[in-house]
Amino acid sequence: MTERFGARLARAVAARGPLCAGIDPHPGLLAEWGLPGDVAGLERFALTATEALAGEVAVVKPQSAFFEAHGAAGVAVLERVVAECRAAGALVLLDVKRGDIGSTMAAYAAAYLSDGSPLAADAVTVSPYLGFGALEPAFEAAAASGRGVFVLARTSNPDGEALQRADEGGRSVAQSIVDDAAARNAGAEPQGDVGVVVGATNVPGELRLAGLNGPVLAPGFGAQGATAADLATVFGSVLPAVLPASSRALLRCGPDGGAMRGELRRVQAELTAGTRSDGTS
Ligand SMILES: O=c1ccn([C@@H]2O[C@H](COP(=O)(O)O)[C@@H](O)[C@H]2O)c(=O)[nH]1
Repeated sequence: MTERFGARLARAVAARGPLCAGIDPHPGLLAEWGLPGDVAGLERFALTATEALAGEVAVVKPQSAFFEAHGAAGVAVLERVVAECRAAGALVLLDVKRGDIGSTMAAYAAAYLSDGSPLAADAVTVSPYLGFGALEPAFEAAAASGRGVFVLARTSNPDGEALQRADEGGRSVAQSIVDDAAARNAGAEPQGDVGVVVGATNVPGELRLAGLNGPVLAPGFGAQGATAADLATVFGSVLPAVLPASSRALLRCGPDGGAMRGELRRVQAELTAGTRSDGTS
């Protein structure tokens, strides 16, 4: 029987720590690395970052948009990044933020969450704007194949605030997403397969995450300003379930692989120290 994503993730984090390293081939970063802004530059950038980071972290998060921007050739590079990250022992969380009516969602699930698909990852990000229930095909495909789904709840960007904090029957929209995810994860051991995305830049205590029984992807750590200390403040007792995600802050240390790895190890040590001093693990 296929091992569930929640269990695979817990094991990976226990072995390699919680940091999720992002691979975001921004055109500006390619230029900083002295690379051309074409698909050859994309490939060099993405594979160099993969080689430096994927053997060290539990989770790598390629940002699909930067690959898609190069068309079919860029998507081919993404396929290679996914395969090489997995070969290096990292789980791949593909940041695609898909969301659509259920029948179309089934096609996205076939693309990203089904064995044999060239773009199949260990988990993907999804958007619940068409309704949490519309994501059902993704949840089903993920559960059937040992994969995971991370649902946007309270994003790291200030633009999300008005929508995500809007009232939804006495709780915020973001809280309703967390509660729906928690219902799907109920009873799973050691945790469920449905994670949520909650920015590390957010207000402490805004969301009740204690009953989630699933992972929390926390972008906003690093380049967007949130620190290891902020993670402890924002997430409190839920910190052990949090995957802090950092892309540009690591990638800016390139193109030297040793420098990227050095920064990654520094951040991992900081996260470990923060978790211990908080008394949560
Ligand atoms: O709320 C969200 C959801 C996703 N992201 C993505 O995470 C990375 C952050 O990159 P940094 O360079 O570490 O800022 C990027 O791929 C975003 O699309 C997010 O930032 N916030």
